[in-house]
Amino acid sequence: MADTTDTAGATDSVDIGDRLPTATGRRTAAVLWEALRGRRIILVLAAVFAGIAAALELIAPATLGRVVDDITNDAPSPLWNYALLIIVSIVGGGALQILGVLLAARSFERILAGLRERLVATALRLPQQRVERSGTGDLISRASDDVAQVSQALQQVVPVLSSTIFTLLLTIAGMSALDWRFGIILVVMLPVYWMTLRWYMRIAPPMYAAQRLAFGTRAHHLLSALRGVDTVTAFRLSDTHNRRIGRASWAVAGWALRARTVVTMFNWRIDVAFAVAVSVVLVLGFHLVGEGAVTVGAATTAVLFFLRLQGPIRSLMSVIDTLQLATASLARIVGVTDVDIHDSDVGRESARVAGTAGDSAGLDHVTFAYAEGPDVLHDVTVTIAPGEHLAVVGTSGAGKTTVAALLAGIHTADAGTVTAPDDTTLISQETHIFAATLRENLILAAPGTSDELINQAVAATGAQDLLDQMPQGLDTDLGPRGAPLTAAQSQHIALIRLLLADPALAILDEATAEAGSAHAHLLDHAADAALAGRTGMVIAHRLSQAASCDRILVMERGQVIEDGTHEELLAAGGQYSRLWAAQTQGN
Ligand SMILES: Nc1ncnc2c1ncn2[C@@H]1O[C@H](COP(=O)(O)OP(=O)(O)OP(=O)(O)O)[C@@H](O)[C@H]1O
Repeated sequence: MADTTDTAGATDSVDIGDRLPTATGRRTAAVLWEALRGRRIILVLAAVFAGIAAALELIAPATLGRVVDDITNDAPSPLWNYALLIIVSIVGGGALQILGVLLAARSFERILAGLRERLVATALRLPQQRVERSGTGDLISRASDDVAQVSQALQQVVPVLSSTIFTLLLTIAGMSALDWRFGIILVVMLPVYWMTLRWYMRIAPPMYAAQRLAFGTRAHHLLSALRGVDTVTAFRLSDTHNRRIGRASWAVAGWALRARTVVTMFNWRIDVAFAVAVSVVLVLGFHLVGEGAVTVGAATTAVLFFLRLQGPIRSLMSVIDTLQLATASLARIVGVTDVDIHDSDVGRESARVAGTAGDSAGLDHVTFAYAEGPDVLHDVTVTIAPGEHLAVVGTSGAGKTTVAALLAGIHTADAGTVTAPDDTTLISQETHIFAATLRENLILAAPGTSDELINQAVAATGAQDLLDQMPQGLDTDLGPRGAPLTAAQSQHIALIRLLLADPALAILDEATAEAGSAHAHLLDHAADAALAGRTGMVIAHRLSQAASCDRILVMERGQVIEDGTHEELLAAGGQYSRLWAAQTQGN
């Protein structure tokens, strides 16, 4: 179908600034063709059913023409036979059409489900800063609005397209059989429709692409306002956000209005062309009957044949309209599924190496900045030996969380090399509890784990009390509508999850920050159990936690300023020893 956004010449996608890319028309068509593999025969069958249905629908006007001839000739008319023929043709045509639609819908829904899965999989693997730069709303709009648009189009396209094409061809043949001059009218009319269609296809695609872009922008502004509603209220930013959402909504409305205008003009052109053509058929029919070239019944059939075209031509138009929207949507979906995860931050000179459990993990001369901000890590080198437990301490904003996120693959370094096993797991302070049972929440990363192993992990992390407090044990529903959890309990669940996931490298970013509460030693104990026997990095706020690790890094303003064991750093008399003195005196 039309090439909606092919402005990039030979490349496969168009990257508009920081937005996620949109695939070119050629690439979109190639992906769709590939996705049709294995389902093409079913779709051909759906088209054949639609074709037969179109042929059956021509029986009624042809029969009515014969009735007219019988009446004008005063001949006996087998009316019951005619009626039966018309009923059978209409019922049969309808049944075949439904069958075609069902066959096509089944195939297309599967194709679409596959595309949606690929979209979500790519989105989940994208570095976080890439998604943040392009706007979360844009991504959500692609996964919801665009998928819905394509779904709607796919279900209608094959049946309508094939039935219209067959109806057109069969009508041309039928009218020519009545008299070749009737056929000529149709053949002459086709270029008029084609030109109208060309006009529409030139104007509509960029308009629909812009409309979808406006949807994405509006979703982005809405989401960021809703997500940050506390901050928006606290800083009285509602007016600013309302204005921004208002502007985005007006942009959507503006594009919708333009789209309506173009569709109305398109309809008008089609209607005028049709009215002119019907008049020509009537005049020609009158003339041919006068000449004795055709019977009154044949002329009637010709007019009925022609009138029957209005429906299919309208359907074709509506399909093309939906198809234009869907092509723009599909190009946006393929734009995301085509994103090369490892190449998604073009211009960065960094590398990520997938180490194994036996290799050292870490950062080698890594520099990193968030979005357009200044560098927050400057030439940082961190090495974690296999099996070693490394603590990272430092003042707020020193870059500890950033180091953890780079190691975990959440962000991509701007320069330098990050080495980490593929199964690196990061636990941050914000543990997400899914709307599922406690069991499902615990075995998230290790599906199929037996209750016996879960109970062992619960015992090892000292979480028996937590389990005992759950009304239905492991079957207790959690999440927004389930049993409420304290922050410490959520942290505890995260640590059991980690133990069950059994990663080669575990990173705890303030995972026991809740330990200021009554659960202090419990969470410390759970963290020790979760890290036992594996390589670990702990971002520690309490130095007692750091002291129990094999080695400690001290960070300050994006750099590592001290590196050594607890004893070595105390003896060195630097920043760590001052922090230690301050904390131990405070206790
Ligand atoms: N998402 C972000 N976007 C922009 N800047 C950020 C982002 N996250 C952190 N920063 C900035 O990067 C710098 C390092 O932050 P980071 O969170 O890594 O420090 P930290 O040592 O973990 O601090 P804390 O102990 O307070 O968590 C800070 O200046 C912070 O403001």
